[in-house]
Amino acid sequence: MDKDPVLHGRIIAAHGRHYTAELPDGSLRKCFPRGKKAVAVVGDRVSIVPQGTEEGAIDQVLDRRNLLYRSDDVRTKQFAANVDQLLIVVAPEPMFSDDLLGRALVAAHSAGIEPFIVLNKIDLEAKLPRARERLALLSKANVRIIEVCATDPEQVHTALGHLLQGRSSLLLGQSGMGKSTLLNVLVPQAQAHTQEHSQALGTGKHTTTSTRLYSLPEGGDLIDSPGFQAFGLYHLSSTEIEQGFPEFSAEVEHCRFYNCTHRHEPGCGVLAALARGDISPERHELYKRILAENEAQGRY
Ligand SMILES: Nc1nc2c(ncn2[C@@H]2O[C@H](COP(=O)(O)OP(=O)(O)OP(=O)(O)O)[C@@H](O)[C@H]2O)c(=O)[nH]1
Ligand SMILES: [Zn+2]
Repeated sequence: MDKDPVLHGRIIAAHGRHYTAELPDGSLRKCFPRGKKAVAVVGDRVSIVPQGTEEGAIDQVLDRRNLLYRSDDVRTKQFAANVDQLLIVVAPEPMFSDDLLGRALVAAHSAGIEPFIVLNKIDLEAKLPRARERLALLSKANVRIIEVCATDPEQVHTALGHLLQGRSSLLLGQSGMGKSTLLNVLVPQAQAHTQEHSQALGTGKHTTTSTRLYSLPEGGDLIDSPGFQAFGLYHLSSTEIEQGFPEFSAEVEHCRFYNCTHRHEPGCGVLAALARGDISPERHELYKRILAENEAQGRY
């Protein structure tokens, strides 16, 4: 008997123990990992050994261009692979966390993925100036900030359409920032999907619980992921943490010691920039916090 040919596909949803893969003809297949090496994430290209007409075993995860994840002391959470850019959604109400935003930026920089900040709910005029002020601290980190109002679809398309077209973008955000509202504007079929999902869960809520890739009508993909309350970076080395702060890079050149940790060393370029006001104290504090967490884990 002929062996089934191996299929190639892309993972578009991760459901814990199984995945949904999309094949080149647009058909979907329920897939299971075949051993440890075949553990996939959304955005992965995989080879699949078909099992019947609707299921398959993931035989191999093809080489990834990049992989974005966070981790705490007990586990890692992989967001997605092979993405072109990261869109971090923040809002003035509830006010976003500087700490979580900073960590997401570190994760993006260390994975080699360009981050953008999407400031949503700009119709909340009273709280907007404070949000803008806090984001201004990041201007030296060279992160572009795009302002949107997710409840105004036309504004959203004007502000984001060009950036999203033809690229694979990962949407990330704390709960309540309006990520689902934004997704539903950008991907018409997403609404039906989230409603179906919440009915199945019986929660009546539209909270995103799994990561999923949607094709954009204009070309490109948008990957939605669950909201988060914590963002550990235990997987990063001290060098990678430093690289997560792009505004440090020019200053590091002036450090007297090659292994300077930029916390207390004499002749430190980063501390000098901090004293001059060229690096914000909040950003330097975040850097020290992430480093201290990883040290407490006995990483270095
Ligand atoms: N005023 C205003 N409210 C908005 C805007 N976008 C979203 N909201 C509201 O903010 C609340 C949270 O929006 P969601 O889209 O559910 O937020 P989320 O980030 O997906 O949150 P999780 O599902 O918990 O991850 C809802 O009540 C939305 O109606 C906006 O542009 N302006
Ligand atoms: Zn230094």
